[in-house]
Amino acid sequence: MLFLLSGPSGVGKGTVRKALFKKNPHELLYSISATTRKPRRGEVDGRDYFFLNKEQFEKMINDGQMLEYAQYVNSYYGTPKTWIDEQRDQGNDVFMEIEVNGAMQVRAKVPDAILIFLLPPDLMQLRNRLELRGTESDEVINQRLKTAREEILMMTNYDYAVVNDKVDKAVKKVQTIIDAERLKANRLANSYIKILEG
Ligand SMILES: Nc1nc2c(ncn2[C@@H]2O[C@H](COP(=O)(O)OP(=O)(O)O)[C@@H](O)[C@H]2O)c(=O)[nH]1
Ligand SMILES: Nc1ncnc2c1ncn2[C@@H]1O[C@H](COP(=O)(O)OP(=O)(O)O)[C@@H](O)[C@H]1O
Repeated sequence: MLFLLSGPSGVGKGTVRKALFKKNPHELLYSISATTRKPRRGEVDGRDYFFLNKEQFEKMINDGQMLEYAQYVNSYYGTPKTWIDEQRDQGNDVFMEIEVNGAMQVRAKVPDAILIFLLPPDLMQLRNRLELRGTESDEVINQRLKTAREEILMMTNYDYAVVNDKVDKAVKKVQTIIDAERLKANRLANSYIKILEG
């Protein structure tokens, strides 16, 4: 199965994803994205992102190696396709964390993906979180908040929406969605087997 978490910048996608993986370290495989953005302090190539230059990224696009990609505030972000295909072929469940335009490409290309939208309690708190994190300039924060309004309008294309009020609560809700979807998929698979067996 393919689970996808998306939502506006600063809503807490990274925080929720990390907490989810800490709780369930072996359950899901995290899809590491490629980006042309410069690494932030503490970020490691191949763990947080594959940090590429523009030429390398564009070559991957042209070679059809991206499941999806988007330009977001002057950088490219994309999901390498081969790894995802390999994992899904082996029956592993994959978890992606990406922005909204990429999520819509996944929606079109992988119809059975489960899309979860993470919402801020309100836009003021979104600004506060971006300011507190302190990794972006005021100009970039303003750009990201403008993008956030447009992104929230895309929520109707998702399967689930989760408000990130308290991290623990949001993680529990995401976990419940994953558990329920897995149960459903297993039940469907079992019914198919019964039909096939007559
Ligand atoms: N389309 C797409 N977006 C991605 C991918 N990886 C990360 N993003 C998104 O790009 C946006 C910017 O990411 P980043 O610069 O790490 O900032 P942060 O998520 O706000 O910490 C976020 O909304 C990410 O979820 C990807 O592979 N594809
Ligand atoms: N539920 C929450 N309540 C308060 N602050 C939060 C919450 N979730 C995340 N944050 C903080 O908000 C900032 C942005 O979170 P981050 O996970 O980097 O967002 P994103 O990956 O969506 O851009 C970080 O400083 C993080 O610690």
